[in-house]
Amino acid sequence: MPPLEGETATTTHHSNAGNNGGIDGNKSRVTVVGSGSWGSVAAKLIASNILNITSFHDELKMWVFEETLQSGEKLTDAINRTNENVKYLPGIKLGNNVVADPDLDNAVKDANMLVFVTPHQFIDHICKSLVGKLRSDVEAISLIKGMEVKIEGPCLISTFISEQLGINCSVLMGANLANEIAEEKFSEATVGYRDNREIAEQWVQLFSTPYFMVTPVKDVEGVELCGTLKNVVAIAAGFVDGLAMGNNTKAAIMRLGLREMRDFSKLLFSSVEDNTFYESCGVADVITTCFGGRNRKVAEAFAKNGGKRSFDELEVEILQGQKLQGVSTAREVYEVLRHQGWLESFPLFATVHEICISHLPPSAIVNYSKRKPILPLSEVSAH
Ligand SMILES: NC(=O)C1=CN([C@@H]2O[C@H](COP(=O)(O)OP(=O)(O)OC[C@H]3O[C@@H](n4cnc5c(N)ncnc54)[C@H](O)[C@@H]3O)[C@@H](O)[C@H]2O)C=CC1
Ligand SMILES: O=C(CO)COP(=O)(O)O
Repeated sequence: MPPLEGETATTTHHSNAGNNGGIDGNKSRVTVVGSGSWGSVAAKLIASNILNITSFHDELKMWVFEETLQSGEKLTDAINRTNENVKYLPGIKLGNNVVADPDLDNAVKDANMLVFVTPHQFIDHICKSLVGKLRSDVEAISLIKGMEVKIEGPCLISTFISEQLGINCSVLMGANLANEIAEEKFSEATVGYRDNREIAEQWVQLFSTPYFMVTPVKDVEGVELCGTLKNVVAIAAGFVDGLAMGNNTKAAIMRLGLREMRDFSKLLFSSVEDNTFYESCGVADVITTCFGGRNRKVAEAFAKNGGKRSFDELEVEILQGQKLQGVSTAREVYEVLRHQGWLESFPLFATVHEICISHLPPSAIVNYSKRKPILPLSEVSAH
């Protein structure tokens, strides 16, 4: 991929990392692909750790989707000049060993540990442009909360990355509002892995700090589906808030949502463990996102406006460049439910999507009378 504008800015960083060439030749190198609010926090967490792990090179590269700020400066230049992501995480120092790079190929070419953390709608394009460009020994982790729906069915983002790039991909999910972790307020997260515990431990070591406690769980699908599906529940919680329905209603919506998250996950993957829903990626993420997340906030505005202003419009106005995942995930989940004949068994998920596309009013979030009650999981079977 040709360098994007602003690439030369990477030469102005303050890091001493990378100056010891041959000595560090065999050391592991980390690149964070993505530089939104969570991507920037991920870079900060890992950057602080690699300085203390001798097997890792000091420098961390962070790929930036280049844009021009209102001041006329390129975002990459601003990050490397100030050591802050002035647009997506202002006021937080990332660490002097973080180097922003707008050239994706250059950012990943030496890395053997890749952290994917972009809004999920961009991962297809990113993966396609990375084919054949990575080291052969790359391990990846996805922090992306979302899913792809292909003709043959739903595809988790970690699976998509693995299949497109031929690499192993773990996941990290949890109750992780980026701005709170940026301020070093204590929280937990869950690393989901498939088979290789050693790799999972390496990711745990890279992310863990005294204020960020990471637990490995051998249930990659369960962990990732928790992170993905809770965004749909957060949209429902936002509707409840927008209509001032109160705490009991919100608690009911969160409980129903958690149950649908579990049932949907287990129908898609019989290997998914019930215990995963008690980890940070499960119930804790439902709680934090339904109270403090962006999906909740924009859905609240949507309901307050009686559904008359679109989510796209509200997202731009309220989030100022940050991206919502819940509305597109609700649509993707709906496609799966319809295709599998499961719509009636997941009334909350189905209703959220129908409200988002204005087929139902926001008040329908508590009106399931037109749908059958939720069936026990044992009575729902794949077609
Ligand atoms: N922000 C948070 O508190 C958390 C976010 N996540 C997840 O992390 C993932 C990344 O989200 P954030 O870091 O919050 O991003 P963000 O929503 O803060 O920022 C949007 C990002 O998208 C980039 N972008 C815009 N157009 C693009 C394009 N065409 N191609 C590639 N990138 C483009 C922007 O440069 C920016 O980096 C999402 O899946 C989100 O669900 C997970 C946990 C917490
Ligand atoms: O995933 C998140 C917290 O864990 C962030 O949620 P929002 O995207 O709704 O802000």
